Amino acid sequence: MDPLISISSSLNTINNNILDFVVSRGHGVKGLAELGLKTLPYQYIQPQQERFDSCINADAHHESIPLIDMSKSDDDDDSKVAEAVCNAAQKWGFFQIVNHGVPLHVLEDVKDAIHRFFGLPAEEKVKYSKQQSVTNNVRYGTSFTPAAENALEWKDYLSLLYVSDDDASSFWPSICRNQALEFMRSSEIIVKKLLGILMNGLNVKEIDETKESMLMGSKRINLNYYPVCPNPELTVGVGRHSDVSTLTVLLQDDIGGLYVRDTETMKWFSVAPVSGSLVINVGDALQIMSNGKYKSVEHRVSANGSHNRISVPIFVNPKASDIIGPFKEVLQSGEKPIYKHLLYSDYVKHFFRKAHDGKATIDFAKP
Ligand SMILES: COc1cc(/C=C/C(=O)SCCNC(=O)CCNC(=O)[C@H](O)C(C)(C)COP(=O)(O)OP(=O)(O)OC[C@H]2O[C@@H](n3cnc4c(N)ncnc43)[C@H](O)[C@@H]2OP(=O)(O)O)ccc1O
Ligand SMILES: O=C(O)CCC(=O)C(=O)O
Ligand SMILES: [Fe+2]
Repeated sequence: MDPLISISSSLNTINNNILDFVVSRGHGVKGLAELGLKTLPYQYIQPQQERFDSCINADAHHESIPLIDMSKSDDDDDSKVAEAVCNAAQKWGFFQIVNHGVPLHVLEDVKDAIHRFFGLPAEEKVKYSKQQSVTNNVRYGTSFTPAAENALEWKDYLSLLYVSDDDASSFWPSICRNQALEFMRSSEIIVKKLLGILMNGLNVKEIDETKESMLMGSKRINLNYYPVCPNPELTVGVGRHSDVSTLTVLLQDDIGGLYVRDTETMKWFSVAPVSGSLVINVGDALQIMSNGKYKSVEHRVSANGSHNRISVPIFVNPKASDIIGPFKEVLQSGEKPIYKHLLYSDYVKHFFRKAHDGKATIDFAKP
């Protein structure tokens, strides 16, 4: 058979069995990209209003999120840093930090590790998929929640829930385990510092055991891989969502593609990569605990027509078994609670069982 006819007929077969190819057989969108597709499979075409080519809502001249130098928080400028962090969490829900104390080689090592993991053959990666993984704490997947999505997203991921070092040694893929653990461990000091500052801003003076668990009782690290896409203007890397975490610490590479929504104008603006920095964002759990004072803001990621992109969010969360709700300190002036108390794992399951739908998720926590 003519080789061109053979390629086109195998692409047709794949088009008809896209979920089987990307999800069940574990090729992911990376596998699709490597087939040399010239056009985007229709399953990935997003509705017009979700695409990045509809510039009605984009603002190329928008000021970006604050860049905060954390080294200044050890001297007289301590209160200025605290003010900048609290202001950013209230106004933008996002900021970037430099001089954060996480060694730059740790950031480089984890980026290399992602490329190694996603460079494995599909038969190896699929062993960590929802269908085959021996544990719920390790999950290799693609898009967000393919079974519930009308249009798929152009992203593959490995999601690792940290339970203990022993669990990670037994179950996390050895090709990236130590680098992911090292990134989590070395970000702990800065996470504690930021949460301390943010609690102070809420008049929460003491972080007791219960609060410590609600703020940082569990951690999940995701390794995200966004391969080159044949029609980036028709799809998304990640659709509009806010994180369900307390805080997220995000490492992105130098490609760019992260967009955040201005909560006043509702326009989207990009977060340009700053070498050696980490992006910090407030998640829904902190929005709920602060009774809406700190904002968990909608963000999304574009697909890229010429470069592969990676990112590594560390989601710092309440423990699954924690009941979360507005802190009493925040309500003591007589403020009315805008969120109810609820089991955190119920909230997360609600998030994971539907397609991305922007800020609608948090309605689940309304009375
Ligand atoms: C992937 O693309 C993403 C991800 C994100 C993530 C943003 C975040 O903020 S992640 C932080 C989430 N918080 C935690 O993980 C807290 C601690 N963990 C837990 O509480 C539990 O692990 C659990 C999440 C409640 C799951 O508990 P479990 O008893 O194991 O329940 P399951 O039945 O396994 O899962 C329920 C439901 O969720 C789906 N799911 C589970 N884990 C993931 C995951 N890592 N990624 C995607 N989906 C997941 C699972 O398939 C189940 O759905 P069913 O339909 O099968 O019932 C932001 C943006 C992105 O694009
Ligand atoms: O890739 C990025 O820059 C952000 C990814 C993201 O928002 C997420 O994984 O929750
Ligand atoms: Fe996110």
